[in-house]
Amino acid sequence: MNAAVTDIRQGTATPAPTFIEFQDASITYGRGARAVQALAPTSLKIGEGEFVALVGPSGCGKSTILKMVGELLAPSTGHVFVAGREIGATPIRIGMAYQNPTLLPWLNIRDNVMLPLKIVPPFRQGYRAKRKTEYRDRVEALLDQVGLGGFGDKFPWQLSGGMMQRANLCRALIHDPDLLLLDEPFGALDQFTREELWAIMQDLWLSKKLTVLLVTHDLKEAAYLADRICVMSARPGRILDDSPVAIARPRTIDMTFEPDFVALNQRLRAMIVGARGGTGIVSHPPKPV
Ligand SMILES: Nc1ncnc2c1ncn2[C@@H]1O[C@H](COP(=O)(O)OP(=O)(O)OP(=O)(O)O)[C@@H](O)[C@H]1O
Repeated sequence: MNAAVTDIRQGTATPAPTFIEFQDASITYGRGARAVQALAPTSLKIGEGEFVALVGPSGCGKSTILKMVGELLAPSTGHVFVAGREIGATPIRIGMAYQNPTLLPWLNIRDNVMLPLKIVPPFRQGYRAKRKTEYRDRVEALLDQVGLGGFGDKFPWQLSGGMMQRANLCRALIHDPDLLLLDEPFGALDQFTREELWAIMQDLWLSKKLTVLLVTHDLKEAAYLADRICVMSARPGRILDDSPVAIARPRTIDMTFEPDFVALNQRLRAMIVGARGGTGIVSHPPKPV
């Protein structure tokens, strides 16, 4: 199971071993007359340490793919392998972050971020002994890395939306997951905060080199963050296009205004407009006089 994945962080062409593989995997929700095929048989390989974005029309099955990789859903047909094992076998460590940060309101930020260390093996075995020393230092270091140093004692309601989402990313990463699943994690933030979070996310990924699967509607976000972008068709979702993002890292907001980046966005947009069956032209009703 070796994918020829180019590591563009170093500008080298090192083949990365396959980390996620879909072999004709499909999902049908419900049964009989109520059956809905959400995902057509889909094959996809993602290399270890790659950052891949999934984009496509609403309802095409992007979140469904994340749920399959996260072992929340088994394929109706076909197979899904993560870290060389068919899902359902020995679990790997997974971090997840969704649009809603879901921080627990009665815990401060430090304890929210520490939560996976209390739950996930092997960390949970040492939790009582290490929570005030090693684990606390670990949380503080990660909070520092995302610009939340000194905020560990605050409660979620004392933080802005962008700060909560930073804390949410820390919680998703504190247990050194092998895989990070992101479902529109920055979707609810204003444009400027979102752009700050892209830079933080990129730094985290460059320092940790973990495999990331990102679902997003924001094509600029996909192109800023990902090594590869998979464009999906309308339901039942299929992968229409799977292309590398040949833009050097670290990426910056200024780079998003350069011709290569703009051309990539236009190409993705045209594909998604086509996948939705539209022309992309929005006709506005006349303004009332
Ligand atoms: N539990 C379920 N039961 C029945 N149908 C479902 C279920 N979950 C999702 N679906 C349907 O499967 C399709 C794919 O859903 P999914 O959430 O994966 O799409 P998506 O691409 O992530 O959508 P969006 O971009 O709007 O978040 C949709 O038509 C959805 O209504």
